[in-house]
Amino acid sequence: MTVGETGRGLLELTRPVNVIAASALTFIGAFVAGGVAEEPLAVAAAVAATGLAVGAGNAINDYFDREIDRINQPGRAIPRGAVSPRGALAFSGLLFAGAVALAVTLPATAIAIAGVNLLALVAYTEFFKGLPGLGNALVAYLVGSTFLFGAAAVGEIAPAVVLFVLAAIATLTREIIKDVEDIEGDREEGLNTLPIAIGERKALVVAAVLLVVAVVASPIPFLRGYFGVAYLLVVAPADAVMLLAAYESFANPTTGQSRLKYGMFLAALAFIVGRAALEVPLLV
Ligand SMILES: CC(C)=CCC/C(C)=C/CC/C(C)=C/CC/C(C)=C/COC[C@H](O)COP(=O)(O)O
Ligand SMILES: CC(C)=CCC/C(C)=C/CC/C(C)=C/CC/C(C)=C/COP(=O)(O)OP(=O)(O)O
Ligand SMILES: [Mg+2]
Repeated sequence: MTVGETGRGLLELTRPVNVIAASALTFIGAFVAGGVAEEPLAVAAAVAATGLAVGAGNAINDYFDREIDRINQPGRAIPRGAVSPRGALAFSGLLFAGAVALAVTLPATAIAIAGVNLLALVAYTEFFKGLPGLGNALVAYLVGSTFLFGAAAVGEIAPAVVLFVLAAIATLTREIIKDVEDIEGDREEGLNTLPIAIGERKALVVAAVLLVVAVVASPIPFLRGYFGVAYLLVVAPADAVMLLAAYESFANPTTGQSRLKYGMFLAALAFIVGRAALEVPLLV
């Protein structure tokens, strides 16, 4: 392996798109809490800590999953030999250390969220992933908690709670669909994921019902006065994309989970637009 191939492998381990997305969610949490202008340094520390934690969490997941990924994801950095398992573990440790160093500069509630999340990221693959629904719920909590973390970094956490719930439910739906996608390798590894425990179709029905609940609940931030009307204009197409994706996953879970992620990105954009609309009423 050349240095370039190893460097590319290390970057891949972090899942850069998810790093950027989760950091953006933390920023949105701070923005919705109204603290970006008042506390720019705390916001920057929380955003960077999230990026490092997600990179570390993904890298340690690929380390623990190195055998299973020979079946499920043979092109990933460890199975294809670009990064050694020990290298991935050390890299993850370095990123975790960076996340901790930044998180300890924040208020106590944010430190508590970071502490729980860092433990959850380390424990996920070995202790939760193989338990039906529980591993999915843990990842759902982690993704939703980015909004709470961003808000806690600047003080007021209440407006972020409903965003936490919506993002967690949408993520739970997607994680269940991803388990349907991965059923072959997971079975060989002896995991007991939700589709293995109750069957693929039933798992997809559970995923779809959960998403419908989140979509029905999606106007709540507007109804509670956290967002302006512009939120509804952006969240409506996001809801439509997500519902269509859940439907598609019955025919093709890979397409379904990937489209669901685009719908979730659009919903996250709706949160920004919705809050900005409160500050600039001309935006609707
Ligand atoms: C109904 C409604 C309005 C829902 C809100 C949905 C929302 C705003 C969700 C936010 C979630 C989001 C945009 C997450 C993006 C990326 C992220 C951190 C994903 C976590 O991924 C874990 C996963 O297991 C890794 O999989 P993959 O993406 O396939 O690499
Ligand atoms: C705010 C702070 C401090 C942390 C945020 C932590 C967040 C948002 C984590 C997001 C979820 C995440 C990246 C979890 C890491 C582990 C994981 C589920 C990786 C997914 O790897 P795959 O190999 O695609 O899927 P499975 O291993 O679950 O099959
Ligand atoms: Mg994995």
